[in-house]
Parts: sequence; structure tokens; C-alpha cells
Amino acid sequence: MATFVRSAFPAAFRTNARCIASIRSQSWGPHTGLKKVKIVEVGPRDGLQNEKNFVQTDVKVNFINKLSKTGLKVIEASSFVNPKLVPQMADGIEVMKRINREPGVDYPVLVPNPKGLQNAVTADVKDIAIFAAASETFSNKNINCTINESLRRFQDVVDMANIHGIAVRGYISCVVGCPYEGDVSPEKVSEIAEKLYKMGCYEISLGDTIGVGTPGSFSKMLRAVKQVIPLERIALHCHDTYGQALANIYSALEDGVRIFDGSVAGLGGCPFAKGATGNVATEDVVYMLHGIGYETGIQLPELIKAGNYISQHLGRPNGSKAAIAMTSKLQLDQDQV
Ligand SMILES: CC(C)(COP(=O)([O-])OP(=O)([O-])OC[C@H]1O[C@@H](n2cnc3c(N)ncnc32)[C@H](O)[C@@H]1OP(=O)([O-])[O-])[C@@H](O)C(=O)NCCC(=O)NCCSC(=O)C[C@@](C)(O)CC(=O)[O-]
Repeated sequence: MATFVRSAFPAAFRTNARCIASIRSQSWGPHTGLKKVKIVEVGPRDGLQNEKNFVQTDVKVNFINKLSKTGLKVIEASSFVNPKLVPQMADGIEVMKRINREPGVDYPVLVPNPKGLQNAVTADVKDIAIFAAASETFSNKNINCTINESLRRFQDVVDMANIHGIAVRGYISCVVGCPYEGDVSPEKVSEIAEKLYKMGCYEISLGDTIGVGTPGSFSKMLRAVKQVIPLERIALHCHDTYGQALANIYSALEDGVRIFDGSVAGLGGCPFAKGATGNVATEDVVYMLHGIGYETGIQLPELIKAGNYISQHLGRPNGSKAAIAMTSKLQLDQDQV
């Protein structure tokens, strides 16, 4: 298992003054000797952004409030993007103003540009995520600019975020495959990961946007990324289009990754990646991790209740196999939620 050697990285990487991430300083790497995993719940943002029918703000707020009671420490709550392109997230400021923010829980929102950052400041957001891609075509379709142009914009966003004491997470989409360009090279991913990390992102989430990855392609990609950023700053963001997400997460665990994104009930999809299905269901990830002996701090029955709540509102069955099995086993009747 590869372990990050701090001295291999320039001092500027370790003590980047622009990185507000001292408040995110908890270390998740295997070097800690602890079997701890951090879960980043993206259901309220990635899970809902592609829903055709508008989910009422009240429902979004209740959903996030329920997630806040599960032991999750990070809940990605919304995105501050062009509402004409992603109308489902148009109420992001309202959502952020109305949720009960639990102490010790972070509620990041996606921010693509300075305008989104201004909205984040208005909504008293403390944590944002910028989102780049490892494929030029996807970058253009998703955020209407080249990869290089997006990195320039993100630098402005990070600089503004630093002024306001807002921490910044970084995403990279299409880390193993692109819906338009096919295979993506590990070197391209590591190049962008390094730039986002140098910019001051406290964590880099590697997104398999269309869920095509396997443990084989993930392992090659991770090997490249681990050369340029500390292992404990790497997160994985798996979609389950090809049913590979849990296998990919298990394999990444073996490679030392300890931060995983998930979306309760397996909700999700990207409006700019046709055919991509939902994220890996957080309930399934937590069930697997607890089974192996990892601590997540999450109470699985409460998480299942939150997933059942939103599934009920969307009018479809919960997409998590663990949730379906445990709902009937624990008699978590949806009427109770
Ligand atoms: C990036 C932009 C904004 C560029 O959009 P643009 O068209 O290049 O920007 P613009 O500056 O020309 O503005 C166009 C209009 O958008 C407005 N606008 C501009 N910015 C904002 C903003 N922040 N908030 C609110 N409004 C905004 C702006 O005011 C203007 O309004 P108009 O004059 O037409 O009325 C646009 O392309 C966009 O919003 N794209 C949506 C991207 C998105 O949300 N994608 C889905 C999330 S990414 C994802 O799901 C992948 C991930 C993270 O989960 C990981 C993975 O799985 O791979």
C-alpha cells in the first residue's frame, strides 16, 4: 500500500497560506493507523440536480436536516450555478439560509465562478467546491469553457474564497472516462489534480462521472494522482452506471483512499453527461465499510430514513440495496419517517 511521504512535496504544497483547510485538518490517510473513513454526502446536490420535477425547497431543507442527524460530517447542500441550466438548484441560497446547520457538520455548495462565490457569501456558506474536468469536451459542455480557462476562473474563486475565510474542495470529472471522448489518461487527471491542490483545495474528489471505471482503471489513475498530491487529500466520487462503484471503492480502500462521496438512495446524475446514472448509494458504502470494520461515525438506520424520505418524495423506490433490505428487516416503515 502506497503511503504519502510528506517530505516528497514542496513546502508550498503543505503550508499553502491560501488554503483555509486548517479547519479541515483531520487526517484520513491510512498512515493514521485508524480504520476511519470520511463520507461526503452529495445527495442534496448531485442527487437532486438532474431531477426533472422541481423538488420543493421545504423538502430539500427537511432532507438536509434529516441527513444532519445521521452522523455525517459533510453534506453537499446545493450548487450556485446558472439556474437556467440547472433549474433544480435555483433555490440554493434559500436552502442554505433555511437548513439547521449542525455544529461540526460542513455544508459545501458547488461554485463555478465569482458570481457563484458572491452568492455563497450572501448565503453565509463556509465551504465550497469548484469543479474541473479531465476532458476538454466535458469541460465545455458542463461549464462552457476550456480546462485552462476553468482553472483561471477557479483561481479567482479561490482567491475570493480566501478573503472570506471559505474553504475550497476541488472536483475533477471524467477521471477514467468521458461521455464524449472515451478513455481519459491518468496523466491528464494528475496534472489537473496537482493544479487544483496547488491552488489551495483542501481535498480533491476524483469523479467517475459516467461510472465506467473498474478497479483496473481506477488503480492506474490513482497511482498517477498519488504522485502529486497527498493520499489523505484524495476522495473518490463514483457513479454506479456499470455496477462497479462498490468494487472501485473497495479497491481504492486497498490503495489507501479514505474519503468517499455517496448519495443516499443512489440518487443522481449529471445533466451534462447523458446516460450516466446515480451516484453510489451512501447506505451501501456505509454498510460495506462497517462490515469490513471501518468507522464512519454514521448511524446507518438514520441514513436509511433520510434516503427513504427523499425517495418517497420523488415517488420511486430507494435505490440502495442495503436500505431496501434493512428497511424491511428493521421495519423502518416509511410512515415513521
Ligand atoms: C459555469 C457556468 C455558470 C458558466 O456559464 P456561462 O454561460 O459561460 O456564463 P455567463 O457568465 O455568460 O452567464 C450566463 C448567464 O448565467 C448567469 N450565471 C453565471 N454564473 C452564475 C452563477 N454562478 N449563479 C447564477 N447565475 C449565474 C449569468 O448571470 C447569465 O445570466 P443571464 O444574463 O443569461 O440572465 C454555466 O455553464 C453553469 O452554470 N453550468 C452548470 C454546471 C453544473 O452545474 N453542472 C453540474 C454539476 S458538475 C457535476 O455534476 C460533476 C460532479 C461535480 O458531480 C463530479 C462528477 O460526477 O464528475
